[in-house]
Amino acid sequence: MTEQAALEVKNLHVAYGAKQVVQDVSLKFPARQITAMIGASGSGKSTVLRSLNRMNDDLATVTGTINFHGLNINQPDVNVYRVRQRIGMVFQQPTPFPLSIYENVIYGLRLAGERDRRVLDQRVEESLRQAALWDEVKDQLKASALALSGGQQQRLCIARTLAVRPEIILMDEPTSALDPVSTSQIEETLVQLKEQFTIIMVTHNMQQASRSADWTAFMHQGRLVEFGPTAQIFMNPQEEQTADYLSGKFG
Ligand SMILES: Nc1ncnc2c1ncn2[C@@H]1O[C@H](COP(=O)(O)OP(=O)(O)OP(=O)(O)O)[C@@H](O)[C@H]1O
Repeated sequence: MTEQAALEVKNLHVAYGAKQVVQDVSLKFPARQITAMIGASGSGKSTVLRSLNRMNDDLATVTGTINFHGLNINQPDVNVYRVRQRIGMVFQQPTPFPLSIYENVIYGLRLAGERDRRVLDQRVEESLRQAALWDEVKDQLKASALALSGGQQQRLCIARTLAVRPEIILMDEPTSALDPVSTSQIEETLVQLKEQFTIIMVTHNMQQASRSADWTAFMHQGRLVEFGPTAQIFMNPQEEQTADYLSGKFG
């Protein structure tokens, strides 16, 4: 692969207690591209995803290297807070805080100590525009985020993640709780976002992977079976397990 990697995972193993659930995964995630992680339920996709910004620290034993700008971020002395600023996460269920739309967007900036109102205002507009929500909410920034629809709440959560200017955005089934219209709005947003950000997304939705992702990784029983350009994985998989999964033989 000639693409520049935003993140490189080498020999990743993850265990919950004695239960080994991810085995020897090595993978380079191309920069400013969308990579989809697909595979049957329980194959370890979310576990890999959460390991990438150290979200598994308190739950699991994660070994192997995760190289980000030449630094192995899977080491105890690495500042996890900084890692999560650079590698943000959007979850399956929209998780707005019970605050105004404005305060939701700048939540991370406030935590980081930013107080300059002009900076905050500017970042709110920029992030909401990037998340394709600005036009819908610009006149109600002080209203509660909880009054938004599910799809709007998820785009707000994307804006909140973008506001701290990460490089990589991890998404764990970001549209599975949403209706088809909201889903296609988010997919369109993702395509815009990849001009500036690297996106790594777990999805059960094969159409979503084939529509949105440049690259696809197929996992099975804790192992990475195949990784390649999405069109190749879907049209001409090299591994029998990938072909079986895509043709609905299991999963
Ligand atoms: N916190 C946890 N404690 C113990 N086991 C866990 C935990 N989280 C996940 N597992 C187990 O690890 C394995 C992989 O789960 P994971 O959620 O990573 O798979 P997945 O491919 O993302 O599945 P799904 O598509 O259903 O979300 C499963 O056997 C699951 O039961």
